[in-house]
Amino acid sequence: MGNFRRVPVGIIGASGYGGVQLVRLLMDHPEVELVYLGGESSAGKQFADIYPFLADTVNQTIEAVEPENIAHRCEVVFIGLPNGLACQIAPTLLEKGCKVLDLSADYRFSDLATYTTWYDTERTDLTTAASAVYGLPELYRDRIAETQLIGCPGCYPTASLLALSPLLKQGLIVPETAIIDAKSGTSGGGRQAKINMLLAEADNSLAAYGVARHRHTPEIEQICSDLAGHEVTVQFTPHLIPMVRGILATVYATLRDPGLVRDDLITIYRAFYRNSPWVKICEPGVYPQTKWACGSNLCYIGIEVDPRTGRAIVMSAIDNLIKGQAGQAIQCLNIMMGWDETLGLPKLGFYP
Ligand SMILES: NC(=O)C1=CN([C@@H]2O[C@H](COP(=O)(O)OP(=O)(O)OC[C@H]3O[C@@H](n4cnc5c(N)ncnc54)[C@H](OP(=O)(O)O)[C@@H]3O)[C@@H](O)[C@H]2O)C=CC1
Ligand SMILES: CC(=O)N[C@@H](CCC(=O)OP(=O)(O)O)C(=O)O
Repeated sequence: MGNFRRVPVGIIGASGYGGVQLVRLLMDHPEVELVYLGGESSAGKQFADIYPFLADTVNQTIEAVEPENIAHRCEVVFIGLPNGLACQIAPTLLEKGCKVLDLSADYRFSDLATYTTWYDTERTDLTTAASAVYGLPELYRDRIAETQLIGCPGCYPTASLLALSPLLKQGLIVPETAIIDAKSGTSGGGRQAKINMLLAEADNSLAAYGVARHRHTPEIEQICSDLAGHEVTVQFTPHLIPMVRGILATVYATLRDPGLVRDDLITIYRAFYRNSPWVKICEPGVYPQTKWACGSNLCYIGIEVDPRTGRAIVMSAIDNLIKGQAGQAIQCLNIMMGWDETLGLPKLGFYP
């Protein structure tokens, strides 16, 4: 027999929604072993005390976050903490040789001034931030394979950018006409108690929030600008919808060539994503539902053209906790390690 050795992996923020998704998925990943689970208020508790349904499979205590100790035990570390904390931990982990995948916004921005403005905070880890790669595999697979540090995309940017990228990359739309209307379930807000996420507040209701100022706007614009080759602004409006999981982003943009029809765009999208196993382009006239993606790492994209207005209308559905967060981070890990991009990731959703 060979010397098969699983890669030791740690998760900081294991008690959170991203953390528990990572635990669930990595438990079944054939190449890794979970050796460290970390947190703050949960430190000292058994993981199974927080998630009793996993008691048979996860027999670990959540530990305090001590970067040197974590680096000593882990080759790969996922960080699933509120914004502004990973940048205090990652530099030590990287210096000690770990690969780091951060789920927060700390390492998503190539221009740190944009981060400090929109997140209203200071940063000192400039060199570390400059080495990070934006973890959207469908666009940056080659760079992900080469890096030690991934800034995993936000959930809304994942859905929005997968819908917009082929149009921008091929110069098919006027970039500034792009409008993103997106809806998210409440798990997008994380596990901490928040009044607007109470069932009594969120149920039977649908409302926009962060209008004209949501912090995912500059993240989306950064990647759109990269694809278009010049500075791009977009209009992004998120909505909270009374369901737990899922994001539907509907993107509208004016086509440069009014002669393009739906089937042309479907052909273009299929070609663009031909090597992307986690993106599915729907058949003509089929529009994606969040339900299809829920529980899987897939992004479903539906495409339409309105000949009256000359706009492309692209709908993108993901599970915010899988393709929008933990699953995408594992997809990046697979690429960083040279493993198959689909390893350990769910292909089918929960429904029906
Ligand atoms: N939810 C989503 O859909 C998405 C979220 N993200 C991002 O991923 C990150 C994690 O999000 P999510 O899983 O929703 O968050 P949660 O609020 O569900 O969990 C946060 C985790 O952080 C831990 N934590 C908080 N403060 C500290 C601290 N000072 N030191 C150590 N641990 C701490 C908590 O641990 P403890 O219980 O021990 O306090 C908890 O495990 C965030 O940056 C979020 O913006 C990205 C994409 C999608
Ligand atoms: C419904 C809901 O509240 N969603 C979150 C998005 C979660 C996320 O992906 O945000 P990060 O950029 O911090 O990772 C929000 O709008 O803040």
